[in-house]
Amino acid sequence: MTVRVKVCGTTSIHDALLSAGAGADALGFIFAPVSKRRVTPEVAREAGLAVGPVVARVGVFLNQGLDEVLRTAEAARVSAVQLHGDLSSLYVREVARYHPVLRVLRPADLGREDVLEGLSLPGVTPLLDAPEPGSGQPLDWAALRDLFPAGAWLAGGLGPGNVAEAIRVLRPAGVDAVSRLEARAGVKDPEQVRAFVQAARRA
Ligand SMILES: O=C(O)c1ccccc1N[C@@H]1O[C@H](COP(=O)(O)O)[C@@H](O)[C@H]1O
Repeated sequence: MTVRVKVCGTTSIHDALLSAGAGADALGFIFAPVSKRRVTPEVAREAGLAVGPVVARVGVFLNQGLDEVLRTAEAARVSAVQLHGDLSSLYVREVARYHPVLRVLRPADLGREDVLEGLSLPGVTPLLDAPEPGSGQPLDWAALRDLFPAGAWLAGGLGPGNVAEAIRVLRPAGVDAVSRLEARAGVKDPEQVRAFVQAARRA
């Protein structure tokens, strides 16, 4: 199966074109106020238009109100929404009525039946990430092998040097990264972005 590649933390049209040109399947736009990679819905919308019809655009949110998520996703014209934080299944279900959802799990969530049941909704895909999103901390893939949900995506400290090994161990449907692809917070390093996409494609 082809692994989908998402390059997150896009803050400019320039970097959107860079990631799309490198072959990324999806670009992430972070709307969480706490993020040093926060982008406005207007810039995200323009960047999404610039990359054309094929590349997915994912709006990333952390513990934000439902109205804010739906309004921002609409204003930015994203094609999917990524939800981090302590959120009820009712909340996730409501967002999934309007947008495909990447629902972020932490390693501690993986053994929990209640959490996993809340994910079995049409249009909701699990994404396993480190406890602190955007921190560049890789997970212990070998320890998670038996718990990793089929069809889930993987994030957490991925970069050109380790993404092939992560794919080999967990066989995720998609991989997602930000910290290790940057020259500085919110600005992509072109070489790292190209090397990340290539390494994931070759894995
Ligand atoms: O990166 C951030 O600032 C951020 C803030 C709030 C929610 C999510 C955030 N980033 C997400 O973190 C993962 C992976 O990050 P990293 O590669 O380990 O640095 C990715 O899903 C981003 O969307």
